[in-house]
Amino acid sequence: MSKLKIEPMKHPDKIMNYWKKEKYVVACIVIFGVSFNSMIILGPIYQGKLIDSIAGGDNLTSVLILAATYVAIIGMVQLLRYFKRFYIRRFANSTSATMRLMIYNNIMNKSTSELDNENTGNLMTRAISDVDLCVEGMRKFTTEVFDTGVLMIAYLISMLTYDVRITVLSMIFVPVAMFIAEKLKSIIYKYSKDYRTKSSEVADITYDIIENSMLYRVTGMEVENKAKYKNELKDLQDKAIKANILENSMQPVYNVIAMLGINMVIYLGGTKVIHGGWTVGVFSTYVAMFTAVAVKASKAAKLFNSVQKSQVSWKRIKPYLTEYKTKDTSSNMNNNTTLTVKNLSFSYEKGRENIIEDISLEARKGEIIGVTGSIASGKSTLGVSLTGLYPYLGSIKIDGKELKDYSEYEKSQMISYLGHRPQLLSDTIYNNITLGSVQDISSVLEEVCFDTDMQAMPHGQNTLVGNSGIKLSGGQQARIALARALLNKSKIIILDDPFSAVDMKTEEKIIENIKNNYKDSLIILISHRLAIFNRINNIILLKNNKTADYGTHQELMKNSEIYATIYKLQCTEGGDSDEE
Ligand SMILES: Nc1ncnc2c1ncn2[C@@H]1O[C@H](COP(=O)(O)OP(=O)(O)OP(=O)(O)O)[C@@H](O)[C@H]1O
Repeated sequence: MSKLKIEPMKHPDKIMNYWKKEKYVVACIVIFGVSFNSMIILGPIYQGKLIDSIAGGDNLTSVLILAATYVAIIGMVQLLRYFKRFYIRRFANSTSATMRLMIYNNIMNKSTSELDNENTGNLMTRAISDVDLCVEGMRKFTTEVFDTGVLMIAYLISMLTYDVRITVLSMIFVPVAMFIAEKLKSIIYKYSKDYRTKSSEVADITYDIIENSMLYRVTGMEVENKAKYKNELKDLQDKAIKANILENSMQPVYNVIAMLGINMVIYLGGTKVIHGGWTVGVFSTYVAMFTAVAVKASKAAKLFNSVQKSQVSWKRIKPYLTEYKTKDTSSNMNNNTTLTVKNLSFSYEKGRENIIEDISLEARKGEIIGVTGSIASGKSTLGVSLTGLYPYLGSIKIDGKELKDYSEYEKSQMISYLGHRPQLLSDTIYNNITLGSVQDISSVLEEVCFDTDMQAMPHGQNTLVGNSGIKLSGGQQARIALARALLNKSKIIILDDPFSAVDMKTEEKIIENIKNNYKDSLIILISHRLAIFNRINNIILLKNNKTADYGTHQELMKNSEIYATIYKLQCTEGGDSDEE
């Protein structure tokens, strides 16, 4: 048996392509679906023959032969059914995996600003439960094309060969059930849509509660939030009931309507038996066939409604089903890192006021450039803009080439970024630093002064850090995140406030280690704390009026009143001056 195909596909936004993609599996479904549903009519036919044979007093051998044929037919039909079901499941599993692959690829290739506007709950609901619902609809549809369509045709043809008049009269109620189902579809569509939207909202609230549970608890907001959450769940429950009630409660109604024709069958068929037109066996065959068709017809009516429901999910996931993108992993980089920033201006959203304006600087490998300034002056924003993840105005050139002209892959290879929140995974220390690559981390752990912490950990690098690093101290979390940013010795390493949770002595040691071991990298160090700024190459001081002072520590001490004041406040007056 070949393995399940999980590979990218062309035009994933066209639903027919999922059947085309699985053409061999679909061919098997057709073969087994048609043969199963054609052979199934032999069951009631042989059942009638058996009744007639017993009632007619045939000899034991003929009865036994008929009985054995009947059992063999039932066995064969079940075997065909098994294969039909197997291939339909296979189609569903493969479709579900392919859709998820395509959605995942779409999300991974979204730009940072697009991702900023996404909402986690909505994304997860679409990528998981909407895919499930949509594939379930496709599976049911594929199944019922055969189990309802082919089977009804096979039965109807047989019934017509028995008696045209009885068949036409008894079947008159079937289209009524179908008509009602058709009329209900727009209501079901609307309720399903409301339910799916609410489901996304509740998923988002759930993420928020999980992520911020501690915060809500310590601020006494837990009870209030619980009550709000309960209301949201109640609303979700109401919408779920509305979305499902019509679809499911209508099934018995469709059943009754479709079965109304049984009266015709009993009356007209019974009369035919009395007048010798039909044997009891034929009558029994006909009743069995009529019942099967009526039940199938009422299920077909329900099927319209569930396909309608899955169309809501299809429409929700369709925008995420875009062509598969592969990252260009070729890169052409040298070792002579230069960074030239000219008149850089930046805002997170197009058309909004710039957060930083007209920044210019030049730096090269082996240098450490400090970025400081007052609260909300744009220090982190400058760090983010240098990653090239967002559009910017002005120019950022690395080795003479504009940053926006590098591929995503090249940017990821050139630039390493540590944001001001450690962002640890619920995994081991090793995996948090390597993020999946296989590398020796002992030297980077020494560089961030984590080797002594490690000695107290019986599981060493395999120590689990807990959810978001909760089992580590703040300073330990900060140094693990710093080790991750340093590990690959990227050309440009941007560190946003890496030492806020680290004591000054450790900070000094780490800076010395970085100076000695990262001579091929250019470090951008964003910090509020200026204690070690006298040991680095150049400094940008961002001011709230969006202007910036730029120069060495000595130059800024001389020319920038604000810098000199902050430095003296933090270092000199605190008696910790070690100015060179
Ligand atoms: N993702 C974002 N989207 C929109 N605006 C943002 C975003 N991040 C920051 N800002 C805005 O940019 C301005 C500068 O913020 P930024 O975090 O760069 O300052 P900062 O100097 O690093 O501040 P702090 O010293 O408090 O860390 C703030 O007014 C903030 O509201």
